[in-house]
Amino acid sequence: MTPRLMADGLTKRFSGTTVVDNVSFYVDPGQIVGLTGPNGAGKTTLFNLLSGVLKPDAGTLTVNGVDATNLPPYRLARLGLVRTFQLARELDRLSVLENVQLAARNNVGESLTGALFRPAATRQAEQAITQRAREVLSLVSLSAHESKPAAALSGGQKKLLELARCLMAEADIILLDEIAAGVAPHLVEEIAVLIRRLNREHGKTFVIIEHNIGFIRNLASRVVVMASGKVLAEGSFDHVAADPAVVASYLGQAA
Ligand SMILES: Nc1ncnc2c1ncn2[C@@H]1O[C@H](COP(=O)(O)OP(=O)(O)OP(=O)(O)O)[C@@H](O)[C@H]1O
Repeated sequence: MTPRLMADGLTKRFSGTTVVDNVSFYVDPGQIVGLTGPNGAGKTTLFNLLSGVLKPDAGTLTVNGVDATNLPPYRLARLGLVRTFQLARELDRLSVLENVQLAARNNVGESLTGALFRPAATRQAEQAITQRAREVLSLVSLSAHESKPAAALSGGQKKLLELARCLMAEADIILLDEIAAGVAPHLVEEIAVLIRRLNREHGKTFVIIEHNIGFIRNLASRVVVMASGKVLAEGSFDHVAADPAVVASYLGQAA
């Protein structure tokens, strides 16, 4: 089975300090992998490497069997990998529906040539995009909000909108950066149910950075724990939670 994602020896340095240090791990199709670790462990930097936001100083990245090292985010998206961002970046003044439409992989409306020379075909393609966007909004329970400006959504609903945009981009591997952070508890539960459903019924693979340990325990089939830029432990939640090195790294943070 070809892993959805494979990191081999990924390394990133900032001004001489190694922040991600020779990190290797894989994600199989259909897995939900939790990435956790104390503050400053290098999780966000690793996500930036996995999603093409940053280029590694060493190491390789393979997505769906294709060498994806040094590819920019839009090329990774074509290979099926997209990420959400810790801070919602959707275009606040656009409607919820428009935000999702814009995330379509082949947004023909953006192609001037298409719009000028093939207006009928373009209209048809745009209708298909709108229909798909409405299906995706229904999946994430935001249909009732489709005409609202994105700015009017609550923090938790914005996270659902980000997820909707990943689905619209036809991603099969979705990197979620602290999707439960700052979200009301009932919506955290709704997001967890949705992730599990997308995983089981739609075959989506997830990598989730999360400080909320309950969320990780609830969802992840495998957990990767980072500390000081390295992978400290990996395995089932119970396996890593019982690892003395993991316990010590969290205690070190609390001290
Ligand atoms: N652009 C940068 N330039 C210099 N240092 C950076 C940069 N980005 C991150 N760092 C440093 O790298 C280390 C790891 O940061 P990173 O944000 O990846 O950790 P994290 O595990 O995501 O932490 P948190 O859980 O607090 O979000 C930190 O010491 C941080 O200060």
